[in-house]
This record gives sequence, C-alpha cells and structure tokens, in this order.
Amino acid sequence: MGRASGDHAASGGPVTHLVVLGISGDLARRLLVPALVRLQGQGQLPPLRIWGFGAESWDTGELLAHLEAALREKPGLDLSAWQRLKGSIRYRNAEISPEGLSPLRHLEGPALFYLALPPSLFPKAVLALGELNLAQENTGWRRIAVEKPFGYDLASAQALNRLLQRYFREDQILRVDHFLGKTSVTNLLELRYRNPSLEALWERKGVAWVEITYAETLGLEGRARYYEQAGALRDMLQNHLLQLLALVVMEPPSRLEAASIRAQRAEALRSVQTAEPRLVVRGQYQGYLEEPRVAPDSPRETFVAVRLATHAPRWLGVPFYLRSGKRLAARSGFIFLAFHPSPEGQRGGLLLRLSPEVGLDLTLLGRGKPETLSFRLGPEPEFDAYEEVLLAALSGDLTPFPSQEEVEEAWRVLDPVLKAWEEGEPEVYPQGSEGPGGQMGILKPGHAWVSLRG
Ligand SMILES: NC(=O)C1=CN([C@@H]2O[C@H](COP(=O)(O)OP(=O)(O)OC[C@H]3O[C@@H](n4cnc5c(N)ncnc54)[C@H](OP(=O)(O)O)[C@@H]3O)[C@@H](O)[C@H]2O)C=CC1
Ligand SMILES: O=C1O[C@H](COP(=O)(O)O)[C@@H](O)[C@H](O)[C@H]1O
Repeated sequence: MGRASGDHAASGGPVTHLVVLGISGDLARRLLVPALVRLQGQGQLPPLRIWGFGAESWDTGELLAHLEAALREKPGLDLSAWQRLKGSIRYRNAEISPEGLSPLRHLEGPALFYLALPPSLFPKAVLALGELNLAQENTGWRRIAVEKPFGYDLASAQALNRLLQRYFREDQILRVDHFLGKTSVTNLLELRYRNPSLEALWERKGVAWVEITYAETLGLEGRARYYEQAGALRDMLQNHLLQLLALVVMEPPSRLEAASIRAQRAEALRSVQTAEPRLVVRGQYQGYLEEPRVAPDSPRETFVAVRLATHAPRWLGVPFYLRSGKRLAARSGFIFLAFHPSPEGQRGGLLLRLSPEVGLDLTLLGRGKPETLSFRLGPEPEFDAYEEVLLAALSGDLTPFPSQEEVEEAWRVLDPVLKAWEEGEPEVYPQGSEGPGGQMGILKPGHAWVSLRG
C-alpha cells in the first residue's frame, strides 16, 4: 500500500479516501463495488482513492481480479468505468487492529471508513480507527459507515453506540440500512409529503390493519457464516422492516430534510410497543439444516412474523403485521394498508409495491367486484439502493442513515423476543410456500395476510 497523504486529483481537487474494511467479502463484491462502478460511469464520484482491507492474503492484483470476475457477471455494467476506477484501488491483507490499520495513520484529507465486515468485528474496527485518530477532522471531513445488523441486541447496540461516540460525533456516524436508499421506499415518504389529502386516509379511521412483507425466494447464497449468527429477526426485521414501519407510522416531516425526517422516524419507533413474544412466529425452511456451514441442529430462523402495536394517536388500535422470510413462494416486498370493510364485508386497500416491481395499487369497491387502479410512482430510479447509500455517505446527507435513537428503539421493541427465543425452536416450512402456518395465529379475527402468489 502506498502513501495515503496529501493526495490531489488531476483536476486539482482534494482526493476523497474511501477505506473499505472487508473489501474481499460478499457485500463489497456484489453490491458496493458494482455501485461504485455505476456511479463512476455516471460521473457522480469525486476523485477517489480506495483503500481495501481484508482477511484474504491477496495482493492488489488478486483483489482486482476477484472483483472484476464478479463485475463481469453483472449484465449492462459499464466496464470502461471499472477500468478507470480500478487504478485507484489498493489492497492490504491485515488484521482489524491499530497495528493492522496503521498504514492509514497518516491519511490526509476527507475520508469515509466503510465497515463491510462481519458485525462481530465492528467494535474492533471502531476502536482501531479511533485509536489511530482517524476520526479527527484536521485535514478534511471524516465519516464512518457501519453496516447492519448494528449490534446483536439492545445492550450490544448501546455499547457500540457508546464506543462510536467516544471517537466520532453523531453526524459522522452513518448506520447503514440500504432499504432507506431504495427509490421505492423514498417514494413512500414523497407520496405522503406531497399529497397531504392522503393523510386523512392514513390513520385508524381509514385503515383497519397494516401489513409489511418482504418475502424472498433466495436462500443463504453462501452467507451461512453470517446468517447463522443473525437469522431473519436481526437480518431483516430489526432494521429494514421496522424502518418501513416507521415511515408508515410517523407524522409527515415539516420539511424533506435529514434532521426532520430522522426525528419523525425516531418518534414513530418510540411509539411502538414492545413486542409480545406470543405474537411472534419464527420459521425455518425445510432443508436449512443441510446447507453448507449450517449447524446440524441450528435453531436459526429463516422466517419471522410479528404483530405490533403503537401508541401513536393516529394509529391507536391498528395492528401492524410484519414478516420476512427466505425460500418463500415469491419474491415480493410490499406495504398493505387494509381499509375498513363495507357493510357486506368486502375490503379495499392500498398496496405499495416495493420489490420487485415498484408502484401502488388502489383497490376500491363499486357495485361489481373490487376494482384496482395501478400506478407507477415517479420516474425510473436514477440510482440503486447502494448507489444512494454511497452518494449520501460521500456527501454527508444523513437522511438514509438511522440515528442512535432509531436503532436502539428498534432493538428495544424486539429484545423480549430474543430473550424468549433462547428456548424453543422454529417451525419448519416447505421451500416455495407462504411460510409457517403459525403466522395465521397472530392475526386478529377477520384479518388476513396478502397471498404471496398474487
Ligand atoms: N452480503 C450481503 O448481501 C449484505 C451484507 N450486509 C452486511 O455487510 C457486512 C459484511 O457482510 P458480507 O460481505 O456478506 O460478509 P463476508 O463474510 O462475505 O465478508 C466480510 C469481510 O470481512 C473480512 N474479515 C472477516 N474476518 C476478518 C478478520 N478477522 N480480519 C480482517 N478482515 C476480516 C472478510 O475477509 P475474507 O473474505 O478474506 O474472509 C471479508 O472481507 C455485514 O454486516 C452484513 O450484514 C448488508 C446487506 C447485504
Ligand atoms: O440486508 C439484506 O437485504 C437483502 C434483501 O434486500 P434486497 O435489496 O436485496 O432485496 C436480504 O436478502 C439479505 O439477507 C439482507 O442481509
């Protein structure tokens, strides 16, 4: 690794350092580096110097070959942008410790430290960067991006926040939740903010229940080492799904800007009542125990469903059903607001499609059968979720990053479930199904999950 100080781009502007801890891992290969290449192709990146650290005993050439092989599998990616970007990447095989990261000691200029590491290494990484004084902004801004899951439970998340705050200010800390970078998710906020009339419907008088589902057909994708530690609750529910819930529950922000949006999301999460373990269901797909690197008696859940409630006056008495799982019948992410039934018992609703399609279906009742109007919202997304995350991180826009309070409130909601799950085991469900039958048991009478088969 060469010198890391006093760099200037050919244009004369200061170089931004992007330090990726864990650049040899799956996230970097499949999501972060392709996002960087696309941004490079669109001319969105400042002059960058990328310092990659990983546990593989490679040299820079070997890392580049590994990244390039993955990029070649991505259809439509502009490889000429990769040719321009790759010259700025340097790799080092090092331990995550002050000694291992010591080549960064004399880094000068603005820098983003991105923790693309197993979550168990986050504390070590923060400590190492802090002890090397890399949070100090004497020569340019400094930020740290911490991937999810942020902590393992409430106590570990609080400890990680304390450790971060020993070295970094809150506005230097970026807790990554890539769902907040999805256009389909930002659309939700825009929809509410730009259509104040919708707010009359967006509450208990208009809505009987809310369902938030993120179903995947994918399985472990070679991530057993991580998933065996995490499971569906920590992988999807604590972060992505509770953030979606916050965007539904919150009062619209007074302005579409980071401070206002983060404050409203935090307030919404604060209003959510602590989960009751009897209203949570965990499932495991048949065959999970035979996956490579999975313990033969693993209790890890690949599906979770929960019924939650909030004290927010707007939503008092309205149940929120959240679920996510792997190897289910369909890839389908959506938020469904079920309207109150007609006197004959029929129901309309508003379905916000998040994945794979993005849009909105409004079902209303007439004399015949219910009619559905489908809309697309907004233009084709300009950037994908990780592109948005990287752009925001590099520009210092905190909007897509949950605050300390948001992550801690989300853990507070789920902590009793983690404790209850120290005993018992998940219900097995067939691959390609709607998930474990037990999810029906948490619904209130007359309520139903939206079928994944459409
Ligand atoms: N992969 C994904 O799809 C997503 C991942 N994330 C998050 O991103 C983070 C990283 O995940 P992912 O890339 O999948 O994990 P991986 O296990 O694939 O990669 C982790 C990286 O950390 C390195 N590493 C592991 N142990 C050490 C060590 N002791 N010292 C130095 N480096 C080490 C690995 O090196 P080596 O490869 O050489 O072992 C690798 O570069 C996690 O927080 C995850 O939750 C978030 C969203 C999606
Ligand atoms: O963070 C994660 O998200 C993905 C699902 O998100 P998507 O944007 O790829 O649809 C999930 O597969 C993965 O397990 C989880 O870590």
